[in-house]
Amino acid sequence: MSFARIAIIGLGLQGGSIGLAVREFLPQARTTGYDVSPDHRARAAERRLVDSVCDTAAEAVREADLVIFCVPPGAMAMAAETVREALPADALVSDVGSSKQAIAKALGEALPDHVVIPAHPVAGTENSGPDAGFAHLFRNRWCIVTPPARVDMVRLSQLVSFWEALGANVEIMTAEHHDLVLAVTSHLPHLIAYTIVGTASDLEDVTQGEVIKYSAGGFRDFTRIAASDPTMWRDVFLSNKEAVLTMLQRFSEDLTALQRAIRVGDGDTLFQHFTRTRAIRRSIIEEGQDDSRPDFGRGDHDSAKNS
Ligand SMILES: NC(=O)C1=CN([C@@H]2O[C@H](COP(=O)(O)OP(=O)(O)OC[C@H]3O[C@@H](n4cnc5c(N)ncnc54)[C@H](O)[C@@H]3O)[C@@H](O)[C@H]2O)C=CC1
Ligand SMILES: O=C(O)C(=O)Cc1ccc(O)cc1
Repeated sequence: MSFARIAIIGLGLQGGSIGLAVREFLPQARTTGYDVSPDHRARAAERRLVDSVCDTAAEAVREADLVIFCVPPGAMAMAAETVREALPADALVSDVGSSKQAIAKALGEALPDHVVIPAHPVAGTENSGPDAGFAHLFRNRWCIVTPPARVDMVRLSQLVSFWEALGANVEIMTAEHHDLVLAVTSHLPHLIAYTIVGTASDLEDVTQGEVIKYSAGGFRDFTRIAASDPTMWRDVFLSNKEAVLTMLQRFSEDLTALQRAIRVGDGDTLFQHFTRTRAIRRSIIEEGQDDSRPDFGRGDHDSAKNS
């Protein structure tokens, strides 16, 4: 049985995209939404991100059978507490946070009497706020669902069907495994982008503006990632601290090995490394996961702007 009344808490990129996607792909479901920012609530109403934008979180969840928290990782606990009294006992609780163990704990503690099944759509852009959302964000993207050990299988399959209806390919894993994998595939790349753009900017004195002027190709891609929301990414690193530090340690060892190869003129090591990484890129494209393909979400909407 699919969800009939879906409450979305946080009407930014993720919450807005879910609202628009539900209207397009699950038209029989009714959506309510709430955002702590009055400006975001007003804009969400103008864009009709959900059927009804409510003045309080409690009002938004009062009749919900699914509530999805779409707020920054560090705001999950507080957002969940604001709905505790009003949330129907049989409503399923989920979220879209980029880290999973800390958020699962926060939601479980705030809503101890509810079934909580966390999820993470691995789909996004550098944009945020109520203008950033679009209905096709999740199309052909992964959504990782991280159920607790003893999960109600009916509830789990309901949530899986929900994400599949929005166009996502669903994968199920533990929250612990999710956090390790995403630390290296998403969190570390963002940290590297934030670092290199900062370093290049600090070097502007030396290069007299040339870093920005000649920022073609690779560096431009880093600036896109480094434009991602500061609040969200601060929270991601703080909420997935252990896994990120583990992966960062490994990354610096590998970086040091390449640094040494350059210093000693070990061309074979460099060549072998670059050959291996080129093969990885090519296998991703063969599997159809290339973001530059024409049907990738970023290219087929007209309203992704920063808030
Ligand atoms: N940006 C991305 O590409 C992706 C983000 N995520 C996750 O999705 C979640 C939301 O991220 P975005 O939608 O990108 O952020 P966003 O900044 O676009 O939207 C978050 C919204 O939550 C609101 N908010 C903050 N605290 C609140 C509270 N206590 N109650 C109600 N509303 C509150 C903000 O006013 C804002 O409108 C985060 O946990 C993030 O880790 C997951 C996948 C991709
Ligand atoms: O914009 C990009 O390249 C992203 O990587 C988007 C993104 C950001 C955070 C996530 O948890 C998942 C996806």
